[in-house]
Amino acid sequence: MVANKLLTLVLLRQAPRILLGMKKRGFGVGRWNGFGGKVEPGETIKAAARRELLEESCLVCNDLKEVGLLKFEFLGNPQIWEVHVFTSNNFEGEAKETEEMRPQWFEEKSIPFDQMWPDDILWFPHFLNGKKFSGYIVFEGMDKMVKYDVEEVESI
Ligand SMILES: Cc1cc(-c2ccco2)c2oc(N)nc2c1
Repeated sequence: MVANKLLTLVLLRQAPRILLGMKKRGFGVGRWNGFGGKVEPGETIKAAARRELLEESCLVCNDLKEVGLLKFEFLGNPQIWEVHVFTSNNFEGEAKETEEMRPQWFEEKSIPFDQMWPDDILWFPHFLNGKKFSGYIVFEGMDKMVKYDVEEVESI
């Protein structure tokens, strides 16, 4: 029984806009996404989210709130990926391009779902409405969802 792989995802908002980054290399390359990555040993999940945001966008946020928990299974791989989703509208600095990400502010009504992870269309409506959400998604490869269940929850 392998431990779940812990990942973070930070989506900053400045209504009516949301900050996304175009992933320039590695996992998820070519897709717009929030900022995030792996949780290092000895690091809390929230500290990892703050660190990855800074590394990938040069923004500092000391006010991250966890709003979502998404668990992913990939057919043929026993390890579950656990993505902890955070948000804030209170951060410092200007988003800057890094080696990992090219940041861009999007109007909420113009989110580029066709260039994002397929699961995003399932949980963004809850996220944009300020609700907490939880989901379980099974992928076959990186593009096809073969099973999914996403719901609003009272607490994560
Ligand atoms: C399988 C998977 C992973 C991630 C991820 C990687 C790092 C942080 O999150 C996703 O992000 C989104 N939006 N869908 C995702 C699916």
